[in-house]
Amino acid sequence: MVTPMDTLSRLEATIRARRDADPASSYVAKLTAGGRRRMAQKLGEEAVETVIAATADDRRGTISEAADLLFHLTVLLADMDVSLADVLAELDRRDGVSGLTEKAARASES
Ligand SMILES: N=c1c2ncn([C@@H]3O[C@H](COP(=O)(O)OP(=O)(O)OP(=O)(O)O)[C@@H](O)[C@H]3O)c2ncn1[C@@H]1O[C@H](COP(=O)(O)O)[C@@H](O)[C@H]1O
Repeated sequence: MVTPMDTLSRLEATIRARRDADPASSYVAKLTAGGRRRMAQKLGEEAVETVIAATADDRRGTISEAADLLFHLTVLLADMDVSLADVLAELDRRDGVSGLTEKAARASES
């Protein structure tokens, strides 16, 4: 059975391998050549497109835009040499801590 993490790990490896390819034949290489600001801009665009699809209750569109969003996030993370494992470790660290509890702790610190 293919798990979501298998898919993301394979995508991460593909993206890292394609960064130095010819921008004429690789979209990842084209994004990389465009620089981090361009990558971040694309990520923002895909986030907005995901929001638009979700608020229109467009399930098929939301799946498609969320796939673009995850792809562009993985491209940006690779550029920063941040691995998916780094992000997952942060999520594991938060496991079991309610967002409301964490927010209340931040408020009492300030
Ligand atoms: N998963 C993806 C993937 N998802 C989305 N996209 C591209 O992301 C872009 C989405 O942005 P837009 O909708 O704004 O499209 P656009 O107008 O063409 O984009 P821009 O010209 O503005 O950059 C499209 O060009 C999609 O084709 C992807 N491009 C590549 N991959 C993966 O990356 C691998 C390597 O790709 P190459 O580097 O092209 O070989 C592929 O085998 C796939 O596994």
